[in-house]
Amino acid sequence: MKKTILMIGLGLIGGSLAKSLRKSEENYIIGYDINQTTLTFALINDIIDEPCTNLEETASKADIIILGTPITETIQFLQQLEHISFEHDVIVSDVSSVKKPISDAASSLENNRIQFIGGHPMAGSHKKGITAAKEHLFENAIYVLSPSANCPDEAVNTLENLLEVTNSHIIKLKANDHDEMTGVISHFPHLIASALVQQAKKWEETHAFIPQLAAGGFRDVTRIASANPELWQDIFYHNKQKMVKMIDDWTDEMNALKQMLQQNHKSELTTYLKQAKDYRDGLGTKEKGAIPGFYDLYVDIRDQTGAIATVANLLAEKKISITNIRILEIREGITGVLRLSVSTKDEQLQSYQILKHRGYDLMLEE
Ligand SMILES: NC(=O)C1=CN([C@@H]2O[C@H](COP(=O)(O)OP(=O)(O)OC[C@H]3O[C@@H](n4cnc5c(N)ncnc54)[C@H](O)[C@@H]3O)[C@@H](O)[C@H]2O)C=CC1
Ligand SMILES: O=C(O)C(=O)Cc1ccc(O)cc1
Repeated sequence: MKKTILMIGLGLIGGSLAKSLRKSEENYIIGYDINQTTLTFALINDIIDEPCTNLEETASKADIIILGTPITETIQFLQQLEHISFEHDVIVSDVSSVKKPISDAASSLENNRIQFIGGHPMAGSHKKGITAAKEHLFENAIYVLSPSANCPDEAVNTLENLLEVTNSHIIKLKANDHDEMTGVISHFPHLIASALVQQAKKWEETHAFIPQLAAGGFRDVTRIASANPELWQDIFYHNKQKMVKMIDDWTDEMNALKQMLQQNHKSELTTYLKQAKDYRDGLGTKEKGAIPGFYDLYVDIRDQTGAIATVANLLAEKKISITNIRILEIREGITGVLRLSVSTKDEQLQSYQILKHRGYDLMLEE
């Protein structure tokens, strides 16, 4: 029998999840969004089976409800669900980047039809809205589930089975642990990236060439600062205690670095940098990461015209698809480097051999 899934919020994440879940014949997706244009887009593009016109009525009949809304709205929806007379038990999940406030809101619910399992698919993009939604967004990504204390195992199994079609890797974490870890590896780095960009902007007032000089390193480390500001404000707000603690830790870290510099502790600084490098390089065991696996190759190219197409075609002929491509530091007529990402170690080695055989100078990231 088909499962009726009510997807509330059909933006980048809700829309991507709806697209992915719709691949299974067993799912019937009813979509709801405050934005009528989004809802129409979802219907016209076959992202949902049906738009929801009466939220309470549809929710009361649904087998699974997934909240794909911003965190603040997700908490409000949970409170709203409390008052619905459900016809049978219903699994309720969400996709919010912060889990503790959601888990707190869910555990204060007294409607015993609700089986709450917090969710966080850890993949995204700098874009927002349904037009940026992708069916394969969660492929190979970590998908965190955080079941509430009284949630039956059977409900967790049902949700896990439902999510199989996303090809993500499910891990279970307690809400607070999730927020601490994502605080360290996702939320806080975002705050720092935005602060670095703000610093460059201030310096530009007195140093006009800053934008031209902002090359590879600065762009790599600040890429995430180009993401959706409303989303990130919401994330910081709901994880603010942990953010404040991390800002304090960071201030201590910066002060320690400042002292090393002021007191010319060169070897101490080298050790510090080496430890950071070793830890960063160790993160290279991609299977462990929350970010989908990628394996890089660096190819020297002499002339931009046609060079990228030639390299891409050579790999395409062997059915190797490039998941990411970036030109590092190329200027007209000057040697540059093409960074190609593929998604498996095998493809990386195969690409290396194909291009080496064609005489390209290249290096592969271990
Ligand atoms: N953007 C990202 O990279 C990731 C975001 N998330 C989480 O996903 C959730 C949604 O984020 P995005 O999809 O990026 O945002 P989005 O802005 O692309 O989508 C949000 C959707 O919710 C709808 N919405 C807002 N208020 C509503 C309401 N009261 N009733 C019904 N619909 C409403 C909007 O119209 C929009 O379609 C957030 O909780 C976020 O923390 C999780 C993983 C990655
Ligand atoms: O682009 C990146 O590196 C991201 O950090 C994407 C992302 C954004 C928000 C999340 O809750 C999970 C993943």
